[in-house]
Amino acid sequence: MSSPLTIAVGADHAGLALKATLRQALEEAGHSVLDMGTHGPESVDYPDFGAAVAEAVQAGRARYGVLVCGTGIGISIAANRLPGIRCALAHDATGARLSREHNDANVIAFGARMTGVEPALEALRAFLATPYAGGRHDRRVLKLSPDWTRTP
Ligand SMILES: O=C(CO)[C@H](O)[C@H](O)[C@H](O)COP(=O)(O)O
Repeated sequence: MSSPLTIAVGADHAGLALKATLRQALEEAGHSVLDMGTHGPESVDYPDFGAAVAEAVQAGRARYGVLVCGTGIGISIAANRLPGIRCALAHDATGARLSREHNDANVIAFGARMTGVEPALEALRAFLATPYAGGRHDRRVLKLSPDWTRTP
């Protein structure tokens, strides 16, 4: 995938199985994984896990975050509440690659009820292999900061 990194992973009950698969792939590729849960099939609340992974990335304990819920929507919304977090909901490798190249995404989210295992694995590999392109994207990414205010 890329040079060894620390990557935080998290999921709700709907994302538990896909999280395990993604975690295994990360470890097999030589990365260190911080697993923020959930760890069992009981119904839990996705915002708790989106926040935990986002906090790990925000604090620099992890370079990237990987999140999974049923759709990927709720858990990505939760992660994006934290300043400095740019969480991309990805369905395929193209979106994942562009989220790094154009948006400098630092967290990727998947919907386990929406995206198959192979597309998710391909997307995760693309995400980790792609550098941020900078250039014209810098001013746009700056405008994603909570400090930025639009001047009409
Ligand atoms: O997709 C999700 C949030 O966007 C969650 O993973 C949940 O699956 C969704 O909210 C449905 O929850 P349920 O209790 O499993 O029906």
